[in-house]
Amino acid sequence: MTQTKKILRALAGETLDTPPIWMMRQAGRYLPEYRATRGEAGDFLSLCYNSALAAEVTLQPIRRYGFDAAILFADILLLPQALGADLWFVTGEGPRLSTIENQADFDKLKPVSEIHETLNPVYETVRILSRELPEETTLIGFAGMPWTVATYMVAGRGTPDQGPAHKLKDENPEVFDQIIDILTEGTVEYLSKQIEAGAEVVKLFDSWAGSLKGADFDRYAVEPAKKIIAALKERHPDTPIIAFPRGAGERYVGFAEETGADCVALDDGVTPDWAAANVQTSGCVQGNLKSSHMVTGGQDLVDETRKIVEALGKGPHIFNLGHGITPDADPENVQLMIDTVRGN
Ligand SMILES: Cc1c2[nH]c(c1CCC(=O)O)Cc1[nH]c(c(CCC(=O)O)c1C)Cc1[nH]c(c(CCC(=O)O)c1C)Cc1[nH]c(c(C)c1CCC(=O)O)C2
Repeated sequence: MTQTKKILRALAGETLDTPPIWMMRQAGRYLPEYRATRGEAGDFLSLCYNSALAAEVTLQPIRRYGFDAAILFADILLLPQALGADLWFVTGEGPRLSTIENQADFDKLKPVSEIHETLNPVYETVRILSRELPEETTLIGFAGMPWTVATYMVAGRGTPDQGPAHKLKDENPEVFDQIIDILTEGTVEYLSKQIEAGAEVVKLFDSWAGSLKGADFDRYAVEPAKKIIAALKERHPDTPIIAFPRGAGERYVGFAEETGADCVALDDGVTPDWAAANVQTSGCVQGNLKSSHMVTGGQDLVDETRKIVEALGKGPHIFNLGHGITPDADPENVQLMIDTVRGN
């Protein structure tokens, strides 16, 4: 089938005159309309599980900016919660979860077959969005990758070096591998349901892949990605998959072939020229403007945006940031980035 949506064309390997664009965390606290809806929902998790309001915040950046893709509003930590972990968010600090330190803690988790009971409102959000999005806008579903999600489940919070997860993996690999396995299986089921509800693309966030070195990168970043992608491709062969092994560095080279991903998302730790020569040779890439330009704006933003469009414009490319937009970003700078990409 010939695609008309720009994101799907880029993901199919087409080089477009101007790259399609969307932004990680595009529905977020930098937008006053997001803050208002979040206030209405009560707190962040209530917003994630309120399908009507989650759909509303997903649509807000589409209305304001006309991005080429909408990303489902949810969080990578909803899957551990659906598996029975306690989850809450401390304002100004971030997520907190019950911890997994040993076999007894792991054994308290629920089986994967029970996750949908908790996650049904997320699938409903996807159904609302697939009805309400403009026809040119692509709907992206997502999940966290097992290693990244495990780092939160083991430590019970975000950590600067993912130390507790490294320790459990090195000292008690039997328990750690069971966490990776249940998350691998759960992610396949979770994303399959999102696709069945109307997600047209799915993205796999491995935000802490960069702390895995050598054989650990193969075992805990590449292997789970390979398994998840193979299982999804078997059930949904036409759904493109974007993988984001953030911080992969040299390991971005060949990552798409190794895992079967249709596109790799680049963080801002690699230059666009290097990525064009070494990563885009395998297909579509997404990225990779530094998020801080959304705070600082000005000529630097314009220059860096043009540099990326030029370097990656000779192959399939989806313009995006290298990581999520931050709450202190200025919505005007987002418009300046879009105008620069689209040549307005
Ligand atoms: C590690 C991770 C998480 N969540 C996510 C990741 C992977 C991507 C990355 O590396 O940023 C992914 C995520 N989180 C959110 C989305 C929604 C879609 C989008 O707009 O990109 C997505 C794709 C909403 C969110 N997830 C969160 C917010 C902010 C919550 C709020 O409104 O107060 C949003 C909009 C909260 C969250 N959620 C998480 C943390 C560590 C935090 C706290 C940090 C922060 O406050 O920014 C876990």
